[in-house]
Amino acid sequence: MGDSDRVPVGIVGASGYGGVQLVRLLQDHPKLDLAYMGGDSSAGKPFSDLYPHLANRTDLMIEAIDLNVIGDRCQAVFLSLPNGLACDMAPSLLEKGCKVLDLSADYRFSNLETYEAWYGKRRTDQAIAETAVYGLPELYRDRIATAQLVGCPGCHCTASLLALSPLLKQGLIIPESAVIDSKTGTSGGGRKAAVNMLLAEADQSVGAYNVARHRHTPEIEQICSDLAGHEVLVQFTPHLIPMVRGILSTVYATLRDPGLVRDDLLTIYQAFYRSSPWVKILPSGIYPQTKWATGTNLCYIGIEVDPRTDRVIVMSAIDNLMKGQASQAIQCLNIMMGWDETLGLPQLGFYP
Ligand SMILES: NC(=O)C1=CN([C@@H]2O[C@H](COP(=O)(O)OP(=O)(O)OC[C@H]3O[C@@H](n4cnc5c(N)ncnc54)[C@H](OP(=O)(O)O)[C@@H]3O)[C@@H](O)[C@H]2O)C=CC1
Ligand SMILES: CC(=O)N[C@@H](CCC(=O)OP(=O)(O)O)C(=O)O
Repeated sequence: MGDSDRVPVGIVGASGYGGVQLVRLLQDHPKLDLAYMGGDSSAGKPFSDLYPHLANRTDLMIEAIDLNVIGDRCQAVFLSLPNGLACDMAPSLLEKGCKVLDLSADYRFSNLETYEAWYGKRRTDQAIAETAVYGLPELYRDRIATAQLVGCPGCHCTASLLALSPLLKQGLIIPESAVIDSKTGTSGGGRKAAVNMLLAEADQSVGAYNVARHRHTPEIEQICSDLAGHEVLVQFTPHLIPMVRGILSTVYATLRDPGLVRDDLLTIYQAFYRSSPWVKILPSGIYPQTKWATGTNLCYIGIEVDPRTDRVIVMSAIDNLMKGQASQAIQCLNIMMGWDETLGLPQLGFYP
């Protein structure tokens, strides 16, 4: 395929951590062409000033955000911005015929009252928001295929939901018993300066944050409720750990049938994800590590049952910037374009 046959795409928020993943991934994608980069404080700078290691692959400038320019130049656009900005841009971009993939929380909620309550921004785009599809391909592949607007999931949500989904969908657990303990690296906080992300603060230390009030809780609950067929509340506690990339979500839940053993669940998970090339169910007794997923779009899942407590324990590892953010967005765009969902995405990480 020649360059002119490639689909031109844009990134708004190219200077951030999500943006730089997208730039790298697009260099290796056989059918997508990076045609526009937009930003705020970075506008007017060459991208290579911010990321000199990519100077040999792109000489594009970051431009001031102009929705008309994006509409003229791009067939699809990734919005990789802080929460509350995409909802002011997406309606115009959709009107101009762009496919929109939002990496923030703006289009993840089917009920905007939930969004307003947790994100504190009044929304006036209910009709547009209703057309958005939640960008977790393993659950909503068919709907993503026909979507114009995709609300890509948060990183903790991706790892947690991939761990929980088979249990809820098959009615194997008491839904309200689900407890999610999730650990993230510091890149989850983005490239902006923040005291708690300083090496001196985050290194050699582990702590929970936003306990009982993290905004990923209602997002996880929305999808769990959809899977269970009734309203479900979960307990979600994130922890910041001293590493750069990665999420490990450990999910605990009470089994409805205490007779189920680990191998039964492994069979159920393998069947559930048999058409999902990015989810790898690990063999009996093997538990995932974040390093295995680093730099890839993969999610590794390990499963255990504790017959003493009748609980199942599911461990799910992803790269927060990849399956948790940028590469998952490209996986969604592949599906929206009718291409193989693995197209152009890295399957092998660096190890160690
Ligand atoms: N980091 C992660 O692990 C994950 C993040 N997300 C979500 O993805 C989105 C992007 O995150 P991330 O890449 O980490 O964030 P960063 O903080 O690294 O980057 C934010 C980007 O937004 C731009 N920006 C900031 N303010 C404005 C503004 N007022 N107008 C226009 N552009 C603005 C910045 O541009 P400039 O530099 O030009 O000012 C920058 O490019 C967020 O919504 C985040 O919650 C989702 C999943 C995982
Ligand atoms: C370390 C850290 O702060 N991580 C972020 C995760 C960011 C993320 O997944 O994305 P969204 O903000 O788009 O939901 C957090 O817990 O809020």
